[in-house]
Amino acid sequence: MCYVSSPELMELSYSGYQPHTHSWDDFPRLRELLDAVRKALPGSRFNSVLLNRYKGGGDYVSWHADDEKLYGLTPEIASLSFGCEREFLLRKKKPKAALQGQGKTAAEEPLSKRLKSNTIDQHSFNLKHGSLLVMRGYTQRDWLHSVPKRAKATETRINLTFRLIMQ
Ligand SMILES: O=C(O)CCC(=O)C(=O)O
Ligand SMILES: [Fe+2]
Repeated sequence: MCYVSSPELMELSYSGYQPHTHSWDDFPRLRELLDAVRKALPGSRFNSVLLNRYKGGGDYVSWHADDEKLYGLTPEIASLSFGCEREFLLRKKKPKAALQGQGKTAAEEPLSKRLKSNTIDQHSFNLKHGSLLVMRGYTQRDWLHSVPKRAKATETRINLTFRLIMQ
């Protein structure tokens, strides 16, 4: 994992880590990609990129939302993929408030209801070499995403997520 951002953005955190941040000046190719993504998404204001490398099908990212405060309430995240095609899953978060209101945890929900919500509220995307996937609006507040292990994915995949870090 590697983070590139504008020098004034110091207090970065990612899934509980405090990654070392690099300067755009050290990665001209990444800056070119930033420009291309900005052009493709008029109005976007990305100022950082996080790079994830999946060396093979055993490398994965578990269910999470990129909902850290530093990205704001409705973060726009542009995800650019290179190399091995991998599956990207989106799953609706359980409506916590509603469950708590009834004094129930997710595990106590009737199985039929859980199955129903899982089948309806999960989506799968095959992210091919060169694909651009955009998450915006309340995607991080209301949904989780993951890149699961895939035994058949033997080649390396590089994923770049362009993000706006608020100051
Ligand atoms: O590799 C991907 O497609 C997603 C990576 C991701 O979710 C993240 O870096 O937060
Ligand atoms: Fe993510």
